[in-house]
Amino acid sequence: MTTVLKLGGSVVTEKDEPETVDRATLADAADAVADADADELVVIHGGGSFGHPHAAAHGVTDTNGTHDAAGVREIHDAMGALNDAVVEALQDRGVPALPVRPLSVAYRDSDGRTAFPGEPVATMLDEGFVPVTHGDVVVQADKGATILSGDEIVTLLAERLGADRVGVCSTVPGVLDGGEVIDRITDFETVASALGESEATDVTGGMAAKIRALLELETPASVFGPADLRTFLSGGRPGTLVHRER
Ligand SMILES: Nc1ncnc2c1ncn2[C@@H]1O[C@H](COP(=O)(O)OP(=O)(O)OP(=O)(O)O)[C@@H](O)[C@H]1O
Ligand SMILES: C=C(C)CCOP(=O)(O)O
Repeated sequence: MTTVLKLGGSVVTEKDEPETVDRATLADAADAVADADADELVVIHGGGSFGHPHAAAHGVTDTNGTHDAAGVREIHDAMGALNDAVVEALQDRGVPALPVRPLSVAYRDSDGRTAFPGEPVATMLDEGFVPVTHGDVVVQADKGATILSGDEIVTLLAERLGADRVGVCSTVPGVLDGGEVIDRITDFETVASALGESEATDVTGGMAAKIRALLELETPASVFGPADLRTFLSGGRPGTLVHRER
């Protein structure tokens, strides 16, 4: 059983404080992962107050690129610091977590199609490790470097690994419509008017972009809040289930 889990950047960081880890929430999430003792687990985390402010300062988004190497390094280093905190929190609890840094392995063609090799991650899983990767800045043909969101990595790796379960843990208890959690989303158009951007600095499009990405997947994906992480990891389906009708 392979599980792909995204911990939102807004969950593991204080989104309004630059480069600040939300230690309490990260500790709770790491405890939940350690207690779940999942068979094969890939963890992906977002940018929160680490990646997004640096990307915004350099005018880099998932479509706007930069050739400024110092800027690319700044974004990547900030994400490295957050990745370190996540890997450390997991290792401290006995989870055999290892970092996977997208800038070194992923790239985009000039049409924005992303290649993210699955072999390093698959081999880590085979060897009993828990790969921990993250949204990052990656090179793109004709554009220099652009932002690859953790949400897109969720879909790429879930497909590549044939994931059985996909979960996206954000700050909200699910996708909301008028304050109520939507049970199930099967197409974008029906919920488009309810979907907005993130309240915090976010160069990759908030909830709308997340749902678009998850609807591409064969595997149903759950969107839920931190309080439901244990439920998801123990086989439940909290929050909103996103699955395109085929
Ligand atoms: N209909 C909606 N339902 C729920 N959240 C919504 C909705 N529309 C907009 N949002 C916003 O989307 C945010 C979640 O997207 P965001 O990209 O910030 O999450 P994340 O993945 O946790 O963070 P990061 O992108 O840093 O990894 C919510 O906190 C909320 O502000
Ligand atoms: C801003 C950067 C570098 C990462 C974006 O990843 P996301 O928070 O998953 O959208």
